[in-house]
Amino acid sequence: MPKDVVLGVDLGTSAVKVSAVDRQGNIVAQETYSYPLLQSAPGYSEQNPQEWVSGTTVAIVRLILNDHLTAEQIKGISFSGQMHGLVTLDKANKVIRPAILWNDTRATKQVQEINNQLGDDFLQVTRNRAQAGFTLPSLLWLKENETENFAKIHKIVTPKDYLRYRMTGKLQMEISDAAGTVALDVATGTWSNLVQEAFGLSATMFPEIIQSIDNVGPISDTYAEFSGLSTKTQEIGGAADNAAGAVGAAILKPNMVMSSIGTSGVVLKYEDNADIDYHGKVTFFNHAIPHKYYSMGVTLSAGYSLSWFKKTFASDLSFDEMVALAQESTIGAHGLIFTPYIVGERGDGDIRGSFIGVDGTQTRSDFVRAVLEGIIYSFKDLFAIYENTGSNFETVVAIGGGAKSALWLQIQADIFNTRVVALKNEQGPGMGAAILAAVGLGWFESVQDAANTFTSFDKTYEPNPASVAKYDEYYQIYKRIYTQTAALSHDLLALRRK
Ligand SMILES: Nc1ncnc2c1ncn2[C@@H]1O[C@H](COP(=O)(O)OP(=O)(O)O)[C@@H](O)[C@H]1O
Ligand SMILES: O=C(CO)[C@@H](O)[C@H](O)COP(=O)(O)O
Repeated sequence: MPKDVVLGVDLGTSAVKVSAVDRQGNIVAQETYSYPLLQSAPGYSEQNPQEWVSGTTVAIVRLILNDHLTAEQIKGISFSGQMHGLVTLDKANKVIRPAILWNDTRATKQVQEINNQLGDDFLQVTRNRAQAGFTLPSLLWLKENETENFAKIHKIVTPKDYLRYRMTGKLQMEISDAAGTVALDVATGTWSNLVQEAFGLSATMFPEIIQSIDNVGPISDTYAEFSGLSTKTQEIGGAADNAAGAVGAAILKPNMVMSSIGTSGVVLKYEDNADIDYHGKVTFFNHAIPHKYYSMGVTLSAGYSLSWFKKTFASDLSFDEMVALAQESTIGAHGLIFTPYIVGERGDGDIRGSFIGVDGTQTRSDFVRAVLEGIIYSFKDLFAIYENTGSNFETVVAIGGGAKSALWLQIQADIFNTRVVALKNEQGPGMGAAILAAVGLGWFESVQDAANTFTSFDKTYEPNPASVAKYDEYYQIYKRIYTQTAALSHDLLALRRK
């Protein structure tokens, strides 16, 4: 008899990846489907929600037809979703316009308006500062700029919650994604009256909130017929991709921290309760574990900086070959420092990256090394925020494409001056989604139990004291670059925009 599996659906920005995972946490099959970004104007980033539904369905159909899973063996499905996307639905729950995504920066004026109108009250309730790309500012942009579309809105929902709605017919918003709208009272886990009243938003616009491990029931007859799945397959809430990534990396204790090098970079800390106040310096959201939280800082271009460098200056090499070049250089890249602000940062959309200390004796190896080091210095800035609030980390769990390189893992250990571990069989947030499905089905008592079975750690990288001291000297210089280059970056961008 075929073994039971759950499906972890990782609904990303460039693709959906669906992993079938058995009760022991083994991945038995995996399918992906890519879809485009719609970028009709500078700063705009949209997607058609139907693409998410079609792409996920194609991946599921492939699991059944190509990988020979039977519909009956798929016991449950859960989700990890790209965060913050605004999906607008009319009275018939039909999509009104393309979704405005997390990396869309059009709503800077609305961010300012939120700050002016609610100031610190907003921070106290939502536990975050508004940023362009978060759901609420995008919604307010729509209110101001597309009044007809705004008038049609009956409900709003985030990307993976829309996908789950299409599979079940039940419209709900799961709590870790609800927090990413910045319209939630994070400590109480309820929609914020303050936000609704301040911006004239009807309370009915905001769907019922569910927990990540809630079993919301079976898929609908219509979706079963359409996809070939069984109507017995249960759907479980799921989580925002960073919360799901943290679950998949077993970040379940306060002294553990996750460093993720994907397209963007994330430093994420588990929080036992909502007491701590970072004054908006890092984001603070509800976790996938009921009544727990996580905080995180984001570098917008982490892995993207390395892939940009590869595409521009080393397209003849594979990632492995290019990263191996960095070994020919040394700590500090012979006096070269890179800052990875190549698409701006959330705190300053117009800051840009730089290479400081370019010297005629340097080689391509030094440039690769500088890029690897600069990205981790930007993470060190995020660690510093935590250290300043008294956090002390025993272990950093490294995930994402960047964790494939042993050299880069050692650079992390030396720059953070903390032990770094990678995961065996790293699958990113999709494994977190599978864990949530397994818990929602009752295969495990808790997220912690499931994570202990599904996740195992690989090699450990210990900091080398001599390297730690050298890196610290370079980091002291790195820290000064942001402020000293900000005005130059702004003036250069202004020239480009002329
Ligand atoms: N062999 C490698 N060594 C080091 N870094 C790598 C390697 N392969 C890919 N990467 C980095 O990983 C990034 C992609 O990571 P991934 O977690 O797949 O991102 P995403 O899920 O955002 O697409 C790339 O941008 C690149 O910088
Ligand atoms: O906006 C955030 C976090 O605040 C991003 O982490 C997105 O959630 C990333 O989505 P993918 O790059 O994983 O598609």
